[in-house]
Amino acid sequence: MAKVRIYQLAKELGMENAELLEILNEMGVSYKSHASTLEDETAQAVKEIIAEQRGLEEQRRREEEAKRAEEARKALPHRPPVVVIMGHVDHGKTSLLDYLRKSRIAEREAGGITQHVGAFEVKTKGGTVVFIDTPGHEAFTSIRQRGARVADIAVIVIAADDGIMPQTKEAIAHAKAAGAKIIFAANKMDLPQANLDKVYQDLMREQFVPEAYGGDAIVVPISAKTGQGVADLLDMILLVAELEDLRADPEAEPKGVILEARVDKQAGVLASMLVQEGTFRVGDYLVAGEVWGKIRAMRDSDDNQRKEAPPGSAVQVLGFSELPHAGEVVHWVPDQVAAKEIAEERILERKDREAGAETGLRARNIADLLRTMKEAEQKEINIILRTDTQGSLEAIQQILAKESTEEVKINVMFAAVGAPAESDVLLATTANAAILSFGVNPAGSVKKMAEQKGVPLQSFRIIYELIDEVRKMVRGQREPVFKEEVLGTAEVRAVFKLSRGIIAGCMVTSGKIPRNADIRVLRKGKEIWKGKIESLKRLKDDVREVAQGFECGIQLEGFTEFEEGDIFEASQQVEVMQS
Ligand SMILES: Nc1nc2c(ncn2[C@@H]2O[C@H](COP(=O)(O)OP(=O)(O)OP(=O)(O)O)[C@@H](O)[C@H]2O)c(=O)[nH]1
Repeated sequence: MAKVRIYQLAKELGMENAELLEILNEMGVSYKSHASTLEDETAQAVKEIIAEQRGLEEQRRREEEAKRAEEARKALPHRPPVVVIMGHVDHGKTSLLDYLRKSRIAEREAGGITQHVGAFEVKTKGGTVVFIDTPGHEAFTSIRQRGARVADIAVIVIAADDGIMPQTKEAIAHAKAAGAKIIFAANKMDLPQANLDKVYQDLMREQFVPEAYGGDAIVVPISAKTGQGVADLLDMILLVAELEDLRADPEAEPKGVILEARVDKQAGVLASMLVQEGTFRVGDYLVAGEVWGKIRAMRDSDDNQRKEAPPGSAVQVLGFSELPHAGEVVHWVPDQVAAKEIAEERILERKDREAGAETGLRARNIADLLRTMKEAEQKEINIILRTDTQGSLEAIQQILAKESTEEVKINVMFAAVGAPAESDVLLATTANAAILSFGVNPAGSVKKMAEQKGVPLQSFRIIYELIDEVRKMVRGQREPVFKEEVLGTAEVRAVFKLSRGIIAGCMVTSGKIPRNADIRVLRKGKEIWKGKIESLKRLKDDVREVAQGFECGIQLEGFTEFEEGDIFEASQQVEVMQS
């Protein structure tokens, strides 16, 4: 290796000569001037010292930044916690919501009208709590799916005369997947057959150790009928919220989420929105997914007209151009031009995506899931397990428990008897999970939903095969197998030499030529080149694909020696589904 002079090394390291000379002095290296040469080992040692110094500086800088960000956050005002109520059928979700709603009506003057705005506030001495007005995980997960995190806390209602039931477990899995804190409400405590101990024991079986047993799972005994314990539940919610230190900036650029939306014959589109950051004001422009709007009026759950909606408020917004989807994130935009532009852009993007999906992409399978996991460096394989009997469920869980390795953990996030359901697909979507079923088959509608949402769903009839599939997932050994699929052909009818390059004027003679396809150039039946398309144009426009019977201009990436009569064959690699 050539020896390096001091000034050369300084330049290479991006520092002043004087700085480098100082480091050399500290190292006790002798030199005459900055033009002196250094031994290889010395140069290497200098590089290491500098790298270390810079690494430390970078680390210090990051720590400073994190500290500043945390300080800035601490300076913001608190916001109320947002709570969703979940649980098994008939365990009392609706009754609890009704009780909470009523208690707040009672607090106000008699005869007050309430307005359904998707969420309502309960004010206590300890603070305000916002409750999502629809029970159950469907509403909750469909909101989550669009990327918005809505609920900070999930209250999971368990009827104390019944204990933990399948949907209770499902609710737990959903709440965990969404990263919400969980509080259990043991309901129906007014009934003589209520058995709090059974609830505790059921929870232990689900790996939740109640505080009463020395653990940290919060369980509040309540009665949604008499109201007993509901105040304690509110206190607990506020306590958990305090620990979570929930804050939001009322001055930030406003952001919210659509809770629900409907069309009113007279008023037009009415959308319920939960404000998460900043303050929305009447007259503001906003975009929710592909829909834009201008806030003409806002109303809260007490039926008050509101000019402003700060973080934590739920309001009904009048002024959307069309119906926004529940769960869509709402962004503030400065004016109508921007609002329309963003909404239109999103529509185009979606159409492109849909068209892209049509050009030969298939349902995601486990190999895709593994790739996503690898990219995300996810070290846990999330599985939803569905089986025909309790016996097989337990057997499979026991075997799976032994299949986790140090690097990859198998996390059975939800396991139940019965066919995979739509709610499983929703859960799998939020948690990037695969659904594996044994001895039960999902309904067609569930399969279709899984395909649409890109959730891998596989059914097995032999336990060993299911386990084997999981083992392959753990080892990441499931290498995908690809085969080539021909999509179409085009014949070169003319060759144009233009300023932007040499273009083949083609006629698509079969199938279609998509812009992103692989191209093989055939001359007299023999392949003379293989590669990608540089540009695909119809008339003057860039297009995504050209169908049979149409002319187009094709420019290839790095190949210009095509001639009239050559055939361009378009193909793509498709993954072969392995059973
Ligand atoms: N005794 C008693 N009954 C209750 C209590 N809470 C709910 N119930 C009753 O339990 C039944 C189911 O209550 P809901 O509130 O409809 O239960 P849910 O969980 O919303 O049910 P779904 O909406 O069907 O999932 C109703 O008959 C309620 O009156 C309670 O604390 N005590």
